[in-house]
Amino acid sequence: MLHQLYTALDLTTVLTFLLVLIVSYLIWNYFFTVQRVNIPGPAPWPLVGNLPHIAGTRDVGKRLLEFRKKYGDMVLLRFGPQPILVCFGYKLVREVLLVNGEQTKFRPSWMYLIKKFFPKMTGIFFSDGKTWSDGRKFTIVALKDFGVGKKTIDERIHEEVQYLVDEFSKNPEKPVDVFKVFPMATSNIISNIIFGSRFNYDDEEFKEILYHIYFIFKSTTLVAPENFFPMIDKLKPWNTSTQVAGHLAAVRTYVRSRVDKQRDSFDPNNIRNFIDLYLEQEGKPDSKISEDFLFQAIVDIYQAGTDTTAISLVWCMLHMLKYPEVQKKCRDEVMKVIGDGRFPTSKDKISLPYVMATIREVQRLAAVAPVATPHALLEDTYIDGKLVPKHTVILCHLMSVLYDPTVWQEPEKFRPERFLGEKGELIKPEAFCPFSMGPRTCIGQQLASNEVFLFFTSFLQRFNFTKVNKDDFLSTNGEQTD
Ligand code: HEM
Repeated sequence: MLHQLYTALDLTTVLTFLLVLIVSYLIWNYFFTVQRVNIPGPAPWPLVGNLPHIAGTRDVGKRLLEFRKKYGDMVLLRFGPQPILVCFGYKLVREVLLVNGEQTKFRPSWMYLIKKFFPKMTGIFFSDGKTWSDGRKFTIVALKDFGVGKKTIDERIHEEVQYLVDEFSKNPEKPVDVFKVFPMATSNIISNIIFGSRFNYDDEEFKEILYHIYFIFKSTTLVAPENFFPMIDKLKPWNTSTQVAGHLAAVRTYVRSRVDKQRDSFDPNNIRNFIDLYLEQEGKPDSKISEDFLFQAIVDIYQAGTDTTAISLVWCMLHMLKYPEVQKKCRDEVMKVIGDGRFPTSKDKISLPYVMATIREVQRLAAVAPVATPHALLEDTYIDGKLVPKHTVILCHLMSVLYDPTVWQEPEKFRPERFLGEKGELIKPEAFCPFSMGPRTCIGQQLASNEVFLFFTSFLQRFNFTKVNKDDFLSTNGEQTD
């Protein structure tokens, strides 16, 4: 009997069966998802969908804008069999992230690489449900002043500002590579919050940890073909998931060693840092966070909080070089309100509306995160009157909101005054969303905004920024990096 079955299942039969299965799936998929969704987009290729339209594109944000020109504010793409809805402009992005926030607050956790790298689905970025909401609340509290010990966030930032100012002052004639030192400074603020101490800029262990985290971050991109064709990962001799597993293991070992070291000196009456907050709950039956959460949250916070903030600072410097009259106005305000006898504090923000308006205008134009982290639908949902099926991934194009001409007059122009009201007071239009909107909005918004403010104003107190050659043309045409 068994022998007869084996004979019947020869290679041709198996292949034919597989072929029929694939074709049936494609037909089913086409009629039940592509057809029933009435949203325009470039025609998908068989099997690979629109991946060839994106493959090799360095700046995905800009590529997506080209689709918008052709198809409008809602564009449907397919990466392999996965439908991807791209949304543009203030009105639509608001509807997706704010009005339908409860439906769109999920992450595409079924994606192959996400499942593979983070099987426990913990941390903040890629978790959902209770793990996400508990973890998010815990981390938001931890990032606030009272959450992490006696040193205030301002003091932790001041410490780093001082190191950076010293670095700048060491050799005034020598150029400083801000793309190197700014990320060191911003990741040190994260280190200070998490471990209670900073690293020297040339500390090899520190550089190594940052590299591991960078590697994990760059591998979790949605457009990786492995997400849609997991076979690729299995067939590649040096597959991404094995490499990422190595980097994750290295970070885990490091974090564990720091936790163990800190356990000996832990005092519940003196919470010093993020790790102490974890130790305070460790082993308790009502503890809301696990060791897995701690580890993943640390990776998330370093990933999310280092380059974003550092690049925002680079953009501030660039605009000050390009617009010396704005630099002068900012410095005059800083000198009038704070002078040069003390460090600025985050409480000074309220008294420095022009400086704050300038920072906001830089953040609007820089659009450091041009597209929000992918969101996902767990149920069929109507968006702009159109049915979007469950399990669609949603990409919200934040840059298109920050440059939306229906909100911002002459959006390409650098004009800090647009963030000032009639009486010179600071204003924040809802469309100002470099940190996204809705339930998944960035949890580091306050920290990042304090960091940029304190670095920026401290630099203005001490330095005058000028171009080396006054005729140099400084381009503000950003390009997406890793
Ligand atoms: C200028 C600096 C920053 C910018 C422009 C920025 C922007 C963003 C954006 C656009 C998102 C995606 C929101 C969404 O999915 O809709 C996000 C998420 C997130 N950011 Fe930031 N961010 C910055 C700094 C930081 C800092 C300093 C931290 C940590 C201390 C941080 C932690 C996070 C986390 C954990 C998430 C995930 C939130 C969640 O999934 O619930 N970010 N950020």
